[in-house]
Amino acid sequence: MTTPSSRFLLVAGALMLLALLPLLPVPPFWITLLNNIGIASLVTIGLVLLTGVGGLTSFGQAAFCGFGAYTTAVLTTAYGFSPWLTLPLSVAMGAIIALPLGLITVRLSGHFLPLGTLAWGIAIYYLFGQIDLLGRHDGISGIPPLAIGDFRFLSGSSIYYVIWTFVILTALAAQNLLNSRIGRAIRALRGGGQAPEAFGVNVARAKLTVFVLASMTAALAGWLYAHMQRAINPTPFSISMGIEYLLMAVVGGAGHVWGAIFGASLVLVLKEALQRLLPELIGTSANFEMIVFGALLVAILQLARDGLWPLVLRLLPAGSPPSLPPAAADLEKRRPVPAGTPLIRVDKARKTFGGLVAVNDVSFEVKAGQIVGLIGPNGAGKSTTFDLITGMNHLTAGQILFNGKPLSGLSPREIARLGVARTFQHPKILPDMSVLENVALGAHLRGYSGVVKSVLHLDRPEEASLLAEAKRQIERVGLGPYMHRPAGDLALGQVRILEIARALALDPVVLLLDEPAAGLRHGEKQELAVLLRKLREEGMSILLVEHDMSFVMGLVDHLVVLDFGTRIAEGKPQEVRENPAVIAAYLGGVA
Ligand SMILES: Nc1ncnc2c1ncn2[C@@H]1O[C@H](COP(=O)(O)OP(=O)(O)OP(=O)(O)O)[C@@H](O)[C@H]1O
Repeated sequence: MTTPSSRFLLVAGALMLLALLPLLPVPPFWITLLNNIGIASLVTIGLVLLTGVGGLTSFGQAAFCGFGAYTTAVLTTAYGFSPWLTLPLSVAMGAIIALPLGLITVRLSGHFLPLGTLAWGIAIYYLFGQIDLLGRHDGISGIPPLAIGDFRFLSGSSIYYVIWTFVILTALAAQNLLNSRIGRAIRALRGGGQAPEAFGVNVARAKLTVFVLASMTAALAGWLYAHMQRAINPTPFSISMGIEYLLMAVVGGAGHVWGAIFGASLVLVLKEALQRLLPELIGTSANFEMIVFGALLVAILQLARDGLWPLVLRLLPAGSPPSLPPAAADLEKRRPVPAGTPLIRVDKARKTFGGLVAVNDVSFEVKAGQIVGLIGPNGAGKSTTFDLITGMNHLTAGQILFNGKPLSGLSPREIARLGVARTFQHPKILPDMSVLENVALGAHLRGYSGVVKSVLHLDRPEEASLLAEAKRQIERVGLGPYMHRPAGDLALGQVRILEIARALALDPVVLLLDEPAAGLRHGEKQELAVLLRKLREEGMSILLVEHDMSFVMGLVDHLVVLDFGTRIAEGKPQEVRENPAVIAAYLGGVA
């Protein structure tokens, strides 16, 4: 029977085997292959963060290995630096080069992003071959081995321990990062920039962070490579290696840290096996192995689009759901706003798209403790008004005040920081992340730990508080039983509630709900209405855009009706229901 500790025992067994391998009668060739796998794994772990998790495809990672390798090669051979001193310098060089390159690259989107990485990947490779200090195409030789005291890591089986210690430490650090506040922000990048910005994630910074981190792991790999080979030239840092690293990450399962090691192992073992076996099988020394290798990889990617690691995970004993820390300090809360205080004041807001007036001098107010509904037929300008309030779109004229302060010029992130939380008409959740993690993302602005604390797992108390807050909000909206399920498993109604819990995790002053009842069944709508009333009783202020009249009528305190971008009526639901302009424009038979 599978016990919760089976996975732990399996991991411990694998580590033990890894530790003992060089002591067993294993041919040196295999040790060399394992060393190469270890070095490739370091680059691939970075790619998992960058491409698999962050969604930023890069073909240029081999170039960063080059920066790591050449930094140590030059400093140790020309200036007599100790290799241990060049370790931080090589990794720092990866980061220093990555910063300006990343600033340009991460601004690119769509196919321009991978094309950009191809371009600088090729350019840097040629640069290495042209610089005298780097030995041009001949490279640099005579690089000293790593040493501790008198012991020199000269043999393959001795440097094996150094390489794999770094691989395991880097994998654990990457895993720590992914399970942190910053890691959740990075994981949210795949869903597109708009949603994370609305929870307060600085998307540009998150992209740059992951770009720099991936470059640092590649530079670390380069440092190890230089001291393993003890001679370097530009060839291993070419764009074809960059493509191979990307392939390893994708075949392994680009979203999984341990998949990076698996992918690197698979690709390098497969290549080696084909190089040895194919000439014997088909009796020719012609270079057929690359063709077979390519065909096999295409077949693997066809059969397992998410890579092979998820399939391996299915074969492994299931791990127990993450346990929530029992004691966690409460996060800081905002001071409640007294009921009746004007919170949002939309004052003659105007938005034009070319010649089209989408929002035409619209004014209305949301007071603390109220539920206000914004209704109107298709194309009336509701979503545009919503986007103007949340900073996703900018006013052409007029102003919007929050708690007396103008919102114009503020980014969605800054508006979220003021306490405006939103949901989306088309829910924007991260299906592979658990409900708990999705909701914890909403509390992003309530934590402060950065990358270093996360990687070293020093963010534990704060992380416990963030998760406890997410749990509290999940239970508040009634999704408790689904806490550890992947959000992608939920039905649409539950997903909309999850988005509300995520918005509540921000500790908002006002909730903006974009068509929360769209696509829900009658029973689900009733449950949603009960939840929104309960939130109002607890003092929450809500502005909601809605199409379903019966849902709105029984729920809101105040209704604003738009038609062709213009406010045609506002007041209590009963008054609006009887307004002839509204009946003509929108309500029709419902009124
Ligand atoms: N980015 C844009 N560029 C150009 N026109 C736009 C843009 N966004 C909205 N519009 C136009 O502005 C008008 C108002 O659109 P909006 O999406 O705000 O209406 P809505 O009331 O939310 O409609 P629905 O209920 O269908 O979502 C529409 O005519 C729409 O085509």
